[in-house]
Amino acid sequence: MTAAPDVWIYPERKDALPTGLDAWGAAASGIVTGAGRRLAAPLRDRLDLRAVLRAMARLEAAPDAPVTPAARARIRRRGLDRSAAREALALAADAVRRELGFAPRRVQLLGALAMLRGRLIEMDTGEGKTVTAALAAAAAALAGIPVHVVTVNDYLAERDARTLGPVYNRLGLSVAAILEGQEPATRRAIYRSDIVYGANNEFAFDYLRDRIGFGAEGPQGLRQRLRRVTAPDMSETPAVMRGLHFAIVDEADSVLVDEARTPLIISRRSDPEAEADLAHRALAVARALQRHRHFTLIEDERRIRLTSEGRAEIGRMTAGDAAPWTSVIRREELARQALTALLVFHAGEHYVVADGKIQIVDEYTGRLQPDRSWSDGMHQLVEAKEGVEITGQNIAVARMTYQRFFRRYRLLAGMTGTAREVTGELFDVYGLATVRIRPHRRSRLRSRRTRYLRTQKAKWQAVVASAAAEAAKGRPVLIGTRSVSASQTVSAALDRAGLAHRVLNAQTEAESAEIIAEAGQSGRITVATNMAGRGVDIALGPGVAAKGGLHVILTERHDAGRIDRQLAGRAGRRGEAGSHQAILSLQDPLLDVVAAPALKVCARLPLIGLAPRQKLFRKAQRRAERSHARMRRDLVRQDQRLGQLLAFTGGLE
Ligand SMILES: Nc1ncnc2c1ncn2[C@@H]1O[C@H](COP(=O)(O)OP(=O)(O)OP(=O)(O)O)[C@@H](O)[C@H]1O
Repeated sequence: MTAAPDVWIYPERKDALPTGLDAWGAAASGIVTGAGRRLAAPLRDRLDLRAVLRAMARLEAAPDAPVTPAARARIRRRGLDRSAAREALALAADAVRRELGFAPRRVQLLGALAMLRGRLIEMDTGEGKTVTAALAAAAAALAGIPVHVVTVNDYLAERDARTLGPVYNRLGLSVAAILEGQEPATRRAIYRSDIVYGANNEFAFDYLRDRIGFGAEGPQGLRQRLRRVTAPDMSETPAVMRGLHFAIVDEADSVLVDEARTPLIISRRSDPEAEADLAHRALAVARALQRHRHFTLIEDERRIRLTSEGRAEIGRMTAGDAAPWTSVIRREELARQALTALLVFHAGEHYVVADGKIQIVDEYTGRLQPDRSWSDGMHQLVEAKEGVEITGQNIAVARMTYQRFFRRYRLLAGMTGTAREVTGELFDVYGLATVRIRPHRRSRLRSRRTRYLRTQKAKWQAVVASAAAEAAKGRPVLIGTRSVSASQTVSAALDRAGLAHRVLNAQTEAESAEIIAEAGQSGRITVATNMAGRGVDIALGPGVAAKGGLHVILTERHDAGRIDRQLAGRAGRRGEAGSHQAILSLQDPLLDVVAAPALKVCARLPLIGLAPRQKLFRKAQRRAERSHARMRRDLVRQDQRLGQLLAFTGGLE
């Protein structure tokens, strides 16, 4: 167990840092050279690599080299200074060799060295990133730094923690996975492990919930400090985590870029009874006010302005009321809102009353929007005005972006097979420089020419025919789809053709481990949504490699080309044989984002060449990517503004 973790809770001052991180934090800032520039493994890493290989050879010569307490104490004392890091990495590599039966490759050691310096490594799919992460995690944990290995889903977190458990245990390190549905007490125990695997949202939401638990005074407030003295075992603290120290983010482009488009929000449902009381009272106050004397209505701006006489009248009417009426700002706002509900929102125009509910009418399309509601209590006021049942409202209790969350780690590192397009953004937003690690062997993954069909129907037929042909050769086939409904369409088409297959989508998630374990068998057809994308390692059955390995069929292009490459990368792993092909149609939804006329021209010309079609898809992807990047930039900006606005309240740091 790590020493004195209690003083590390959300360290906000430098002196609360473990020494290892200090040393490496400084080293990390030294290597950042420019936005989006990729670095080759620097000389320093290569020198370190040689030293690690020498140390590994020495350890290998010993028949059973246990990690001596003296070695552990030495590394721990020195943190991760250069020589301690080499020693720790050699010990980790030796444990991998002894427990998993293969020695880590040079490229994996180089990757681990780069990550210990806080960089993002780009390593091709199937090159063995899971082990690379484990090497870096073990080395840091040996130095006493708590490590979070961030994955994209629970399946991968659980799988990696389990397969690497023996390696960590050999080094005297504890490991556990944080999974959806675990109770706070279990979570707190898990976070005390030296290395914790978990999906990005689990870490981020635990952090957010912890912050709510700390209250307005924050983790460094007097009460929290006293707690740490009186209850050093942390069982009394509201926090389940013990700080954000070192994060290794697997599939970093997905976690740090794609998922970072939506903010994390914890909300609670307000009490409908209290809402009803407030709304009725506000309407009563509003109804007692006289137009022109107490307020005016600015018609074209759809806004109410209170006169000074009106303000005084509201104060007089609510003199005996409890909060929120005691606050001048709140009571005048409530009166203004109630007047707006009465005079500006009209039934049949802005909303209709149907099934005992208020349903908003979309201003632009005129369609009913049954799932939407107005915010800030306005919906409840209209409900009270129409005399229908008053609902509670969703109130955001805490909000944060992934960008803000991951920047809080003292040291951040990442890995992915597909960083090319987003290196600039990763550097600008997270300060992560990308290092490209070359594959250890030339890839034998073959890419077949993309097929473009005119209709969706023709596409599904072609997909089924292609899958049948490959499966007949004894090769396993993976058919990737973008949505659950598309996976069902393919499944139905395969059924009609009499082809046995398995489907992996959100509905069959529970069986994912079993489906993936069988997906590499000869002649097996598996239809999968993105769940069989990133990180999933399909092991080939006996004799399959000789028949050409796994064949992947992509049935639609994703918004980002990176995601397509991830799916294709399920084949040809570890230098094995494999192939992939995209079979697309000119009716694919992605093309909706490009100019319709160009599309129509293409659709009308059956003999049009390949190039324009390729261009069309590429253009659509670029547009989608640009729009997503814009959304992320806006989110960061908004978050920064909110942060500045609330800085003085201590509500956000
Ligand atoms: N040094 C090694 N020697 C032999 N096999 C290895 C080595 N390192 C990893 N492997 C094996 O290679 C396979 C692929 O590894 P892994 O799933 O980590 O790839 P990956 O790089 O994470 O791929 P992806 O980008 O798709 O997530 C695994 O079966 C793993 O056991």
